[in-house]
Amino acid sequence: MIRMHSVNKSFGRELVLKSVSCHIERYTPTVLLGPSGAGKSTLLRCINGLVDIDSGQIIVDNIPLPRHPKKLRKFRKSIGMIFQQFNLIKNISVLENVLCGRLAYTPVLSSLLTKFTNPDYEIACYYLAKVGLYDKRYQKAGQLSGGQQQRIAIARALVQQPKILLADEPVASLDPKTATAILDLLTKIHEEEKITLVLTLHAVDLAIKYARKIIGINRGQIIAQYDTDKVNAAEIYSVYDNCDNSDSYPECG
Ligand SMILES: Nc1ncnc2c1ncn2[C@@H]1O[C@H](COP(=O)(O)OP(=O)(O)OP(=O)(O)O)[C@@H](O)[C@H]1O
Repeated sequence: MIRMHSVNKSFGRELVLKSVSCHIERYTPTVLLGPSGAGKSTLLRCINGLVDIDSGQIIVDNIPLPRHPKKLRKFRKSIGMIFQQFNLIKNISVLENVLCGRLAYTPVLSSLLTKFTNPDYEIACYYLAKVGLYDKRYQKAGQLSGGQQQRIAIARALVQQPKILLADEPVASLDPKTATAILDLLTKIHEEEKITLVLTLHAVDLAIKYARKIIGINRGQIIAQYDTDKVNAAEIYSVYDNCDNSDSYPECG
């Protein structure tokens, strides 16, 4: 479980997250939804320490997010992350890209020399099969389609064997059919591997279909939280209203 208590984050003078408090349950796929610039990506990046918070607390499975770089590196092993633009190295093979996810487990010297063990290769091949790309493992990543590249990125996150998977707009650059296939895959992985799944999405219909909980964010504040089985799209669109404070939203957290 991820717990955030009164988290504040600013970039320069801009307060991007304002006293954010929420709980994200392990078996409840959760989508962060809100207008552009609301602070969704920043919130996601705070969870794995990619962005350092100014104040407040983030607790993952009862362990406060460490600040010390060495402890943070160890902690990050348990959190995989995927991005809209996949963040692959295009001119190396699919398999090598996936193996990069094992660097968290590789001693610093080996990781500098990029030496992977046989178990590293076995795990990488296992997850490549899981995302349907085993046959393409020796192809250059840049030669694959957008949907396939996102599958590589998912496999790269999975070889970390994370407890939590954070996905920042994982389908924003994909066509609707491919987007659905990727979200189906993430849901399957969440169920089979018992990985906590937290996504940012822009499409309300996809959020309702794939999440069990939606956290609405506007101007750096959580303004509503919905169980997707008890809400309709019209209600959720209120997340996109201009909202300066949480007073008008009884569900505000
Ligand atoms: N590294 C950074 N340095 C300075 N400002 C930043 C940085 N990252 C984010 N911001 C600012 O923080 C605010 C929130 O950005 P963020 O990317 O979290 O929003 P978002 O809700 O994910 O938006 P989108 O849906 O467009 O991706 C924006 O005003 C953005 O410019």
